[in-house]
Amino acid sequence: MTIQTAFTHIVTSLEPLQGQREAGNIAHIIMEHITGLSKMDRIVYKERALTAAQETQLTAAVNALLTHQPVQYVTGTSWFYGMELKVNPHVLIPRPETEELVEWVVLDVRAAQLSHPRILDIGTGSGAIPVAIKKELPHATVQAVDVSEGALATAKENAALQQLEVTFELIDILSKQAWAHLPVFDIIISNPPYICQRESADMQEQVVAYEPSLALFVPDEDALLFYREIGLMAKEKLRAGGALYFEINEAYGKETAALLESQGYVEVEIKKDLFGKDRMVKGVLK
Ligand SMILES: C[S@@+](CC[C@H](N)C(=O)[O-])C[C@H]1O[C@@H](n2cnc3c(N)ncnc32)[C@H](O)[C@@H]1O
Repeated sequence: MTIQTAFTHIVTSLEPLQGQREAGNIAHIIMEHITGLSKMDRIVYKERALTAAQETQLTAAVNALLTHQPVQYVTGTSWFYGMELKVNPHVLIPRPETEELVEWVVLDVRAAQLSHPRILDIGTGSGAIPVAIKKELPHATVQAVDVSEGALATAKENAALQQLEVTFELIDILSKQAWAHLPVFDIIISNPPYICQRESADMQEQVVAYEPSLALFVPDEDALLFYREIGLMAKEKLRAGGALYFEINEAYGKETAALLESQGYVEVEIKKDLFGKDRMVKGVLK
C-alpha cells in the first residue's frame, strides 16, 4: 500500500461516518502520525510504500476510528496553545475555548505587571492550562491539582516534555480537608466538569463514549456544584485583589456570575468564546 492509497483508504472508510471533509482532515492527521512526514512530503513521496509495521498501525487506527474513538486518542496527541500535548482516555481532549481562557489570564497578568504571580489550576486534566500558562509566563509559580491519578500522570508528562516547571498534586477539590493545606494564590483558574447528565443525550457519541465522565459531568440537580465549591475555596486561598477565572457551561453564564457575586466577588465579568457563547467568567476577591 502506498502513501496515496493509504490516505484514500482512510477517507473512504470514514466518509460514511464523518462526511468527506472531516474524513480528509482525520486522514491527514493519521498519515502524519504513521509516516512522520509533513503533508508536503506526503505529496512528494505519495508513491512510497508503507512498511509492514505502518500498515498494521493504519489498520488499528481505522478500526479505532470506526468505533468513534476520537482521533486525538488514536494518535495520543492533541494541540493546545501551540504545543503538542499527550492525551489518553484519562484526560479530556483540550478544547480551543480553553485556549481563550488561558489567553484571558495571560493578558490580565501582563497588564497588571505581576512580577511573580502564584497561579493554581483546578481540575487540570492533561495539564493543558498550567503548561500553557507557565510557557507564556515563565516567572509565574504554577501549581495544578486533579482528583484523577491518570490525569495527573499525563499532566506531569506534558510539563516534563515541554521542560516547564509545574507542581502537581492529587486533591479532591470538593473536600475542604484535602485543599486546606494549599498556600495563597494571586490567580485561581478552573475548567471544571460542567455538563449535566441529561445533556449527554445531545452530545457527540465520541465524547460520551470515550472522554472521561469524571471530567465532563455534574449531577442534573446541581449544575453549579464545582463553581460554588471552588468559589468558596478561593475565598480562603486567593489574596485580596486576587482573581478567579472559570470556563463555564454556555447555558449557565448568568447563573455562574450571580453565584460569584452572591459569594462576595466583585468586578464579575462574563466573556464569550469565538462562537459567541458565554464561556468564561472572572471574579475578583475584595
Ligand atoms: C473539564 S475537565 C478539564 C481538564 C483540563 N483542565 C482542560 O481544560 O482541558 C475537568 C477536570 O476536573 C477533574 N475533576 C473532576 N472532579 C474533581 C474533583 N472533585 N477535584 C479535582 N479535580 C476534579 C477531572 O478529573 C478533569 O480532569
